[in-house]
Amino acid sequence: MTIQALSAKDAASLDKDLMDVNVGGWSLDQLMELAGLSVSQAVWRMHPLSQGKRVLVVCGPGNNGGDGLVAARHLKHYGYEPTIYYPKEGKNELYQRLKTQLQNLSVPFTDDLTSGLSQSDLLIDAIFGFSFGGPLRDPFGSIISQIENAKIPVLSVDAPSSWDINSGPPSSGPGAKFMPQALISLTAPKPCVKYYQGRHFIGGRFLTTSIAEKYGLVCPDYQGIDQVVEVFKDGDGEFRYAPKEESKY
Ligand SMILES: NC(=O)C1=CN([C@@H]2O[C@H](COP(=O)(O)OP(=O)(O)OC[C@H]3O[C@@H](n4cnc5c(N)ncnc54)[C@H](OP(=O)(O)O)[C@@H]3O)[C@@H](O)[C@H]2O)[C@@H](O)CC1
Ligand SMILES: [K+]
Repeated sequence: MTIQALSAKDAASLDKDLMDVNVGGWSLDQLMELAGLSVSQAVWRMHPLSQGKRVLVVCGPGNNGGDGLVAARHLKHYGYEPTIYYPKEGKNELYQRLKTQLQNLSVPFTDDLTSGLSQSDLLIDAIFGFSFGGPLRDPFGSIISQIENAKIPVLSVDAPSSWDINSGPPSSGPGAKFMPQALISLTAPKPCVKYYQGRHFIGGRFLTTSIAEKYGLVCPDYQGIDQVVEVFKDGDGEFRYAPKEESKY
């Protein structure tokens, strides 16, 4: 079955529908919890504990960063050793709450990206998601440059940060060479996945048939208790669901 992409505009509109009390009925905290949980499960699949426990979670100022904070908490419970790099903290109280939860678990926050990178086995890119637009503003240009040159694998949340959600990587400057090893698309892939090569998961198990139909999407084929499903690019460059497999959880 072909998987449809969701434009930046439709992703924002779908998000609004999900949180409309009379449509989806969800709160932001609930959606973010499921989004972050699915990010943590994608890590478990692509980078099991045996490949190294140290995970640097780079968080941006919006909800993409919030997904990263939630994922870090779950990873800590799974036995990973997350460290958070959060250069521009979101102002919403929700982010402060997530930060407190991490501090209560003794998850460290660092302001040194260079040493964070050299002391980690995996990086989670939770900097920007579907609301990213325009040229990178400080301090994110240099942060993206460091990440795209990192020697450790990267899992991007919802989109590779710095890529235009609809038109893909910038033609030059920071991000032009950025190709994370793995990507987890939340709800549905964004059009920029056309330019993406690497492992690709879909997560965010909150889509219902009626909302999916409104946006021309198909509900991902999650198995059992899984919060992620892996997809593959076929010969035509289309993403398709992998054949059904035994649940790993
Ligand atoms: N339904 C779903 O699937 C759900 C999805 N969820 C997640 O939410 C994500 C979308 O979150 P979002 O809307 O808060 O925006 P996001 O992408 O984090 O970035 C906004 C921040 O970036 C900044 N910024 C923008 N451009 C910039 C630039 N050029 N240079 C520098 N800064 C720039 C911008 O700054 P501002 O313009 O406000 O100054 C703002 O602070 C989505 O991708 C998914 O991960 C779940 O949590 C919930 C359910
Ligand atoms: K991202």
